Amino acid sequence: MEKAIIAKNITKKYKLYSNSKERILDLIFPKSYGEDFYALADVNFEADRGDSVGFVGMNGSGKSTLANIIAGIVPETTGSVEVNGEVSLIAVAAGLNGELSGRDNIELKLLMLGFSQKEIVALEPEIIDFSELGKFIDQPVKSYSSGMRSRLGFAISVNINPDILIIDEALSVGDKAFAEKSLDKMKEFKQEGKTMIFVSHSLGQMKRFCDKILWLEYGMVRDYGTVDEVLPKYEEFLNEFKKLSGKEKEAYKEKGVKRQQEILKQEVRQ
Ligand SMILES: Nc1ncnc2c1ncn2[C@@H]1O[C@H](COP(=O)(O)OP(=O)(O)OP(=O)(O)O)[C@@H](O)[C@H]1O
Repeated sequence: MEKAIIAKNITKKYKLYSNSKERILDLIFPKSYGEDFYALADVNFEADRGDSVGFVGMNGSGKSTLANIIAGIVPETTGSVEVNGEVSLIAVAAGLNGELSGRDNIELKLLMLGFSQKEIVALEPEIIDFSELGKFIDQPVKSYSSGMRSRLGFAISVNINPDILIIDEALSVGDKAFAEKSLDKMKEFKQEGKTMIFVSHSLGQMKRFCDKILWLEYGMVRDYGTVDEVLPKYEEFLNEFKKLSGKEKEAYKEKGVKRQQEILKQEVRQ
């Protein structure tokens, strides 16, 4: 089976600064200022061409970070990502310029992707039609609601016909009718054998749409397998986690962070 995505030993480190002075000192001096924070620790992930993979995990587990690294929007700190094909990421906040109108955003995005003027003229009405933005298409994007932004992002991304489509929570904002239309479009993509990654807290949508699930926890892979294997385990975990007291939740997190540090130490040793 041809691989669409091969992510090897991905680690993403962020620096957390307690104030802006620390941030500046860290830029100027060789000594390190601020606290290291690992959003991802030694993540390995592969998707075959035609897979629909759902990323699940609690808030802050690293789903969007991994999605952004695969899309080439955020650089990994260490590790490597190989992507075979054109990737398009749809996220509520991704890639739109708030000062420009919806129409200008469409044109800019298409130009950046290397479409010719002729292709742009042909594609633009389809994108505008799909977005259902009507006359708002000529208003600046900064005046749009998050649902409207998501609709524009979705309309552009699905109509440029990418090989790999990454959808990060973009269907959780906005109305149900648009989400249904978008899910239908994604099904078409799936039938065409395209690869898709779907980041969502909606397990219902995951069940309907994905074949595989990657479960992230504290920036590490907790499980990866078919929907039938992994989703019930994740649902059970969520139910059990909800029942924990605040203290127990804290202790669970501490254990997770400790495990993460051990993994990172091993990675350094190798
Ligand atoms: N630019 C950044 N600087 C510092 N920390 C960041 C940055 N971006 C993300 N993080 C941190 O990395 C961790 C992983 O974030 P990410 O958005 O990938 O999680 P997520 O699983 O998508 O969460 P959610 O379900 O809440 O959207 C979080 O703790 C987040 O605060």
